[in-house]
Amino acid sequence: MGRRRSRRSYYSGQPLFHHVPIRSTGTFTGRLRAGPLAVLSHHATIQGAHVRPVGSKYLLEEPLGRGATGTVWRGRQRETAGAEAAVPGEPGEWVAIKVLREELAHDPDVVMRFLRERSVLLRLADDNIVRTRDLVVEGELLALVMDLIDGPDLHRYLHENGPFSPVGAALLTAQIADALAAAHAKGVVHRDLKPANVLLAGGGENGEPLRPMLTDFGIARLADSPGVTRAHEFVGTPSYVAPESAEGRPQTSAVDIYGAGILLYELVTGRPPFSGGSVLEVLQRHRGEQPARPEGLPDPLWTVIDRCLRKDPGERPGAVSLGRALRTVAAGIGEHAGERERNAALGVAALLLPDPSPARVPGTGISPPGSAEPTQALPGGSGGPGASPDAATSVLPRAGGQPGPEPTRAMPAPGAGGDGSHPWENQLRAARDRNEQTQIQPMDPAHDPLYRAPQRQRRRPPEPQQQPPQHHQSQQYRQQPQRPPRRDPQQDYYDQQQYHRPEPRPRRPEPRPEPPRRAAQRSSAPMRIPGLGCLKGCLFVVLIMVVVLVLLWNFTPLQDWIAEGRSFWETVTDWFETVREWAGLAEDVQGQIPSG
Ligand SMILES: Nc1ncnc2c1ncn2[C@@H]1O[C@H](COP(=O)(O)OP(=O)(O)OP(=O)(O)O)[C@@H](O)[C@H]1O
Repeated sequence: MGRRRSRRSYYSGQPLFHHVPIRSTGTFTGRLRAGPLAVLSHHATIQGAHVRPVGSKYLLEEPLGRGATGTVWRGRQRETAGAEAAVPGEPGEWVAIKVLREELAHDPDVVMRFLRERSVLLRLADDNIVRTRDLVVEGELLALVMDLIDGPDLHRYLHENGPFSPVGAALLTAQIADALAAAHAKGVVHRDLKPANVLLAGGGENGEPLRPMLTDFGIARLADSPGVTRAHEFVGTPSYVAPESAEGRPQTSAVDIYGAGILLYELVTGRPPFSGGSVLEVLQRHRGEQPARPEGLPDPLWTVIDRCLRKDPGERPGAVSLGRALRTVAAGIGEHAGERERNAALGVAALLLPDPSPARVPGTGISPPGSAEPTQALPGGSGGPGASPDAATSVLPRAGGQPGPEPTRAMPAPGAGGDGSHPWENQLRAARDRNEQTQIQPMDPAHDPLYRAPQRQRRRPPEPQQQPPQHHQSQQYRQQPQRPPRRDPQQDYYDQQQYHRPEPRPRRPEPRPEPPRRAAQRSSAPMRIPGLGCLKGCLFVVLIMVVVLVLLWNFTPLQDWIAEGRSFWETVTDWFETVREWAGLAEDVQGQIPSG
């Protein structure tokens, strides 16, 4: 990772400028310096890259990174969003779009929760929270549209620049505590606080200090669905998991304070207190081991860390008092601190008051406390038994493997549809309908960054093509049999890097020849009778003739003529004579009328 020295960080004394790798699925792969200018110059460079619509309002342009719950893309606003979005946005505006993992998007429980919590997520506003602008449901795709933050995440920053100074760590964590306080006040618990979920804005050439922005709010909760995790599992990142979460005890906002304590510890030491070893060992250490005090750490800062890392959630401070305490510590441990500030910092324990009404995490904590060891670590994203417990969010078993109860499912609220459907199902349908238009114009699969045929599959001998069954129209929109299977976009990136040669674009799949339509079969016994067509015609003519005869017989003097025994010729001659007599009579009458 290249570095450029220009100015020292307010927090750590480390260089402020950093290079951010920009990955492109299209025409550009390179590095740009983070900052607003980088965004502008990148905009110019990627013109012509292939984009994919998300909903009717957004376009995905390139993947920024992939986590356990989904892939984050740099995207653009296509049109101004409607009233359902928190931020309508302007066409062309940059955004970050988190496309949730397929398993999440396919789980009806997650989808319902996604919609149910949209208003909470969209209203979650704070200077230190990445703003969620919109939530998109498009067919089988769920996505969160966020503000695009042009800095790196804290995990990467720490990796590149090393530990923070105690003052810097305290001030940065104080801002994270502010974000937590705002969320907890609205009843939202993050549950997956870690440096990778803290993005750093600011820190550019204009001297603006680094501003930590907490992201991924509500995602852990979404992932914690019975369809995705089993009842005895939970979602989290092992190195940051609070003991009560590891044990399956009830969870409250105090789990985020534990996460903040681990994060603060990592900022000053460069690594979390319980790391290394297997996932299960790490969980065990959270449950029973006291963290070692880092060497040289000022007493007040250690007091704060120690209180945040208490095993008993009730002994941890609330987010509001944590923020206040950390600012007091930062003011009292700096080189230029006065007597008053130093004394205030030394008395910081008195400021660390527990939250009188911690926000609860619904559907958690049913396993008996102190139950036995976790039995098995299940792979979830990156959290398999052999996975590093340090960074990645995992789906992990609860201690003792005790099955918890089914997490609370959305109950039909009064006002549910008269058809018995769940009210959220109606919302879901409406949301899908809103976005259906983008499905009517599916993107060319060869240009679609989300859907690309894996290389290996191209070499396979062609399989006999099966005629897809005829589906209802709405199903056809969702099922796109010609679309190749999805490919990991990050894998694409690494492939491109490895071979350094432009891959030939995947060929546009040949349109399958439409099979000739079969004639509709009306008979259940399709037997062919030779000459049946001609016979039908004859029968029809005979029928017409019978009808004509019946009409002649009933509505003409035919019957009379036959009764009188007169021939057809005599009758016609008679008519002719009668007409002639009438004509002669008329002439006579005209001649007797005097002229003038
Ligand atoms: N709003 C955003 N603006 C800019 N970049 C973002 C934004 N949100 C996420 N990113 C980038 O995308 C990457 C992936 O984000 P994601 O939240 O999926 O990863 P993660 O936190 O490592 O994963 P997980 O929490 O699911 O384990 C992050 O490392 C971050 O750099």
